[in-house]
Amino acid sequence: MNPVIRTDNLTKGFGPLTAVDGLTLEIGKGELFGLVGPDGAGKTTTMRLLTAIMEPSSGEAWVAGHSVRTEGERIKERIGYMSQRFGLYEELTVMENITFYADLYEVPKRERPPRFERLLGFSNLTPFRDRLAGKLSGGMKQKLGLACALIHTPEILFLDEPTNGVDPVSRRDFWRILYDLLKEGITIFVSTAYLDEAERCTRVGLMHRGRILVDDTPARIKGSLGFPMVELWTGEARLAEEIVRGTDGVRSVSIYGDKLHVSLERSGIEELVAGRLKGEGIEVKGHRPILPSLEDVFIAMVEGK
Ligand SMILES: Nc1ncnc2c1ncn2[C@@H]1O[C@H](COP(=O)(O)OP(=O)(O)OP(=O)(O)O)[C@@H](O)[C@H]1O
Repeated sequence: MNPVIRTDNLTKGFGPLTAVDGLTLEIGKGELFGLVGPDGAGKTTTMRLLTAIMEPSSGEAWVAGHSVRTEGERIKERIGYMSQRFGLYEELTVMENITFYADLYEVPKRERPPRFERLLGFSNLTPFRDRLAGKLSGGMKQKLGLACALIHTPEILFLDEPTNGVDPVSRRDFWRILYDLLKEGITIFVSTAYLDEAERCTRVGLMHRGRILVDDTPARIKGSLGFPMVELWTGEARLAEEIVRGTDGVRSVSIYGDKLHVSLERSGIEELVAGRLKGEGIEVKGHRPILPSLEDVFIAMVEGK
């Protein structure tokens, strides 16, 4: 692999809290890497370290071959960064926002018309070019943010929870755009709290309390659980969850509607679990072995430790 992002024991502490804890990672050109974890896991801090906005407490990272400690300006020329509160000017139109970022990045005037057309086209914003950014929907704002982050044709794109709070249809559109960018050879580093989005990445790092618990393709992560998983449906999922959680041989439990996903120490225990629920007067409508989702693996890793 030819890594375009490399970190070596990258660490950032805030007083007694270690927000990013000894991160060692290599990301190759053309990967779509998803940093996944709950709020507070350390995703934003990782992004800030990699985009050379924040200094590490210890360790080092290189982005496009440049050190985040000593060559921050060189890095900023080669990357696009869309932070969670990306600076769009609500009182400016779509076109004016794009022009603002073109000025900021000193995009030569003669290169602008074709580049603007392309960015507006792929983000489906052409019909809205004269609309005030403040009047766009949440999904459209995120696409405009993306277009602005791409104005200087960066090689690596950092996106911090870009679809947070965006409706499912717009999220899907946004991911389509990311795949188009990937085809053009851009490397994408995206953070998300949505596990279904993580499934769309070529590689995923599951982050918890500043550490990456596992880093692999979604398929391999799902295959790595090493413990059987069963789905169990009952009339009273909430109550059942508490009982199942306290049962011997159960590693982790999570609720999906009226179903429970249960990770077990070994197969066969599901009968005991179902029996215990019945003993507590809870109807068990059925159970079956399932392949775990990324979410199941993440929960099993965090709770099973
Ligand atoms: N500037 C700061 N000063 C002190 N603590 C901080 C600072 N920035 C982040 N933290 C803390 O570091 C931890 C990791 O935060 P971070 O924002 O990186 O997580 P995250 O995974 O991006 O979550 P979120 O989606 O909520 O931003 C949190 O406990 C947070 O409170």
